[in-house]
Amino acid sequence: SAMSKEQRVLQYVQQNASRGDPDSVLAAVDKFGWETEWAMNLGDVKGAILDRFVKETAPQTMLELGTYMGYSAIRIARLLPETAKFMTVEFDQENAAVAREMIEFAGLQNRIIQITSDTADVIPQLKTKYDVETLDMVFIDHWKDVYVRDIKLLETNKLLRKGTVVVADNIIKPGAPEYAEYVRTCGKYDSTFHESRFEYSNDDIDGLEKSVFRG
Ligand SMILES: O=c1[nH]cnc2c(O)cc(-c3ccc(F)cc3)c(Cl)c12
Ligand SMILES: [Mg+2]
Repeated sequence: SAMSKEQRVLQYVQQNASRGDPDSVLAAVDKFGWETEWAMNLGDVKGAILDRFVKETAPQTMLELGTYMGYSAIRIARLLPETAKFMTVEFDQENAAVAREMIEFAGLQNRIIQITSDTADVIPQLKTKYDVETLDMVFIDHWKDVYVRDIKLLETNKLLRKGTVVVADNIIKPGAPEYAEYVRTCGKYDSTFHESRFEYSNDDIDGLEKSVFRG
């Protein structure tokens, strides 16, 4: 059967990037996104902002909600030490399969724990099944309608500590208004909005919300 868009991106990466070179993988995905087919990767513009947050935070324990094709997982993992524990969760089996191959091509499979499941099932298991005490950093980029459900799950499962940095994509497009309202007004976070551009777009606005748990 014909290839999916995600498989076409993976093929382009395999034919145009260098195996074991994460930056060349990111560059290939972004070139494809700008020049050939739009896809909902974090992208180069918002990606540079996330890079800065990851470098500033230097997390030893990191969780991503929403792997998609693995672009932001590669983006994050390339900045982490070998000793870091980084888990990424994807619900869609086909996307998870593409991500696994993309991450392997980038040579980062030893630095990323890929979980194919519903985040609502995984979050309550992180302490027991994945040996997590608390998270230093979280990147939320799965589905806007479950952002609030999942950050509340992180709270009730005692996975956040004073200073945990929670970053969320798509605050403007498609928009996560309930999430923005929650983190900015619940009193548990110091939250800042970082305006940027929607992925592979010169015109559309989007941005990342960075919320530091007060503990
Ligand atoms: O579902 C998403 N998960 C994680 N990131 C996403 C993203 O970065 C963008 C979009 C999106 C927005 C507007 C549009 F017209 C088409 C797609 C989605 Cl829908 C997601
Ligand atoms: Mg996104």
